Amino acid sequence: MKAGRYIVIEGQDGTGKTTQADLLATYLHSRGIDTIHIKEPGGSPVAEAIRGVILDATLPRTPMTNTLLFTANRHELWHAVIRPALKRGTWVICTRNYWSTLAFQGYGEGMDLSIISAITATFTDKQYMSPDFSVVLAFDDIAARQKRIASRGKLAKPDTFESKTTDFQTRVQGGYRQIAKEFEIPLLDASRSIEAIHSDIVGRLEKSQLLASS
Ligand SMILES: Nc1ncnc2c1ncn2[C@@H]1O[C@H](COP(=O)(O)OP(=O)(O)O)[C@@H](O)[C@H]1O
Ligand SMILES: Cc1cn([C@H]2C[C@H](O)[C@@H](COP(=O)(O)OP(=O)(O)O)O2)c(=O)[nH]c1=O
Repeated sequence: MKAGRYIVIEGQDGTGKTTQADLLATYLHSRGIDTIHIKEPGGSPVAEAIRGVILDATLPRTPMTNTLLFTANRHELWHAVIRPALKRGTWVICTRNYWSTLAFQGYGEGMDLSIISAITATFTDKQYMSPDFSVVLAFDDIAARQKRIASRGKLAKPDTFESKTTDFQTRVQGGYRQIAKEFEIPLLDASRSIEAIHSDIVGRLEKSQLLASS
């Protein structure tokens, strides 16, 4: 049995990650590939419970606590859900990876990037840290992202990260650009139509030869 492939779609809130992951899952299904779509943070009962704590902006905490909560979530998700799926031949599309912690807790909240990488390496593994295929979705300007978020409607509760200042969002946005460069992840323009971005992702996936070897 051939192992599944681990695909990551990254980017700030509202860049269209969920939309693209769903479309890509449908595309892979149409090619006869068993695929699941998972969201970080979340994806298992305990990971969903941790997600509830993380997103509750009424609970103040340090950037290190955030890093540890995301890492606990990730450890659980990787060992209990993603790795077993890959082993049984299922492809996994995950919206977010530890690059989100580098962007939000590192560039956004000021945590040391090397500490984030070291903690992640300890509680996941090399395969988690280097997905088979990944893209970062990004807007050129912060206002475009805010408009997209507003189009989703009001959140029931203030969200820890979405409700942060424009300065914070600008740092995270710059962080994603740095991360894309450093890890050689394609940076895709999120302001295009849903269909254009989907075709771009499928085109890159086809070029990567992952589909040919499936
Ligand atoms: N390329 C696009 N153009 C216009 N609207 C989009 C596009 N991609 C997603 N949307 C819409 O923007 C909102 C946020 O998209 P979503 O996929 O949930 O983003 P994310 O998962 O990155 O937070 C949703 O209402 C979605 O329908
Ligand atoms: C995975 C991860 C997410 N986050 C943030 C990004 C989001 O604002 C929030 C996750 O919320 P969620 O609603 O799941 O994200 P999205 O809006 O992309 O659907 O947590 C971090 O700060 N660090 C991390 O490591």
